[in-house]
Amino acid sequence: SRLPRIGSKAGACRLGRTWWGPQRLNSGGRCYSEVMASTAVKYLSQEEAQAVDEELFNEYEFSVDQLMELAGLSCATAVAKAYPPTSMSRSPPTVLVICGPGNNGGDGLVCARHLKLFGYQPTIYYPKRPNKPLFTALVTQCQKMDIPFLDEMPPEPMIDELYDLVVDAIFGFSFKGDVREPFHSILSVMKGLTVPIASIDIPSGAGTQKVGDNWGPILPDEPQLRL
Ligand SMILES: NC(=O)C1=CN([C@@H]2O[C@H](COP(=O)(O)OP(=O)(O)OC[C@H]3O[C@@H](n4cnc5c(N)ncnc54)[C@H](OP(=O)(O)O)[C@@H]3O)[C@@H](O)[C@H]2O)[C@@H](O)CC1
Repeated sequence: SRLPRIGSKAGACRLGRTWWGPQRLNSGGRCYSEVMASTAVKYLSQEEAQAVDEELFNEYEFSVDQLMELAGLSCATAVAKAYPPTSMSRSPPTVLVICGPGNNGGDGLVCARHLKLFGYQPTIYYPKRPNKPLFTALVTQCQKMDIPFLDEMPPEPMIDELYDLVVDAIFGFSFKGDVREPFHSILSVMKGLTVPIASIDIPSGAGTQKVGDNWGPILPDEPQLRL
């Protein structure tokens, strides 16, 4: 069930002159959703994505919680559009959400919560949890919604058998260097999966400086959905 690639950053529209601006997207000043409707999709580099973040924090005074909630909700919405529950073999469809140690992992926790509300059955694997109130609260919220947390990464055949979809929320734009454990082993397992993988922001392990043409070192060559 290979779908066409979808590249998006939380489905947002242009907020100001420099946010998703015409020079970056060559969009002629159109809203991002209009750009998405055309074939010309441009990916942001690591530096561009970080600059957008800075601008949202400093100029627009968003908080991390706000942005993370929007990011996670947008990702769940995109998953529901690309893989509607009615199109999946199981009911409810099962989703394994694999979360990393940073904000990308936080997006994954929020995404899992909304996927459950959208009629999916998410399960979370969250091996390295930051001891910060933001993340402990997100874990609590998932637990209160009866979303199970796995103690260990299931082997590849088990994931293919038990889950309809995997959400990759391991690394975002702060990934750098060689992948360290436990994530190296996790990404190695993911590389062999046949179920679709929806990556939040970028496929984890991909070189962020070469976004768009360097997706393949860890994950399958053609991740089906990028958010
Ligand atoms: N900014 C915001 O507030 C918002 C951002 N948003 C989202 O957050 C994402 C950016 O988040 P982020 O900056 O926390 O970084 P992220 O990519 O999740 O990972 C950092 C962690 O990875 C680790 N790590 C790095 N390299 C590694 C390696 N080679 N091997 C192993 N570990 C490695 C690193 O560990 P450390 O180097 O610190 O030991 C650190 O723990 C962004 O892409 C978007 O999805 C939304 O939530 C909206 C609000």
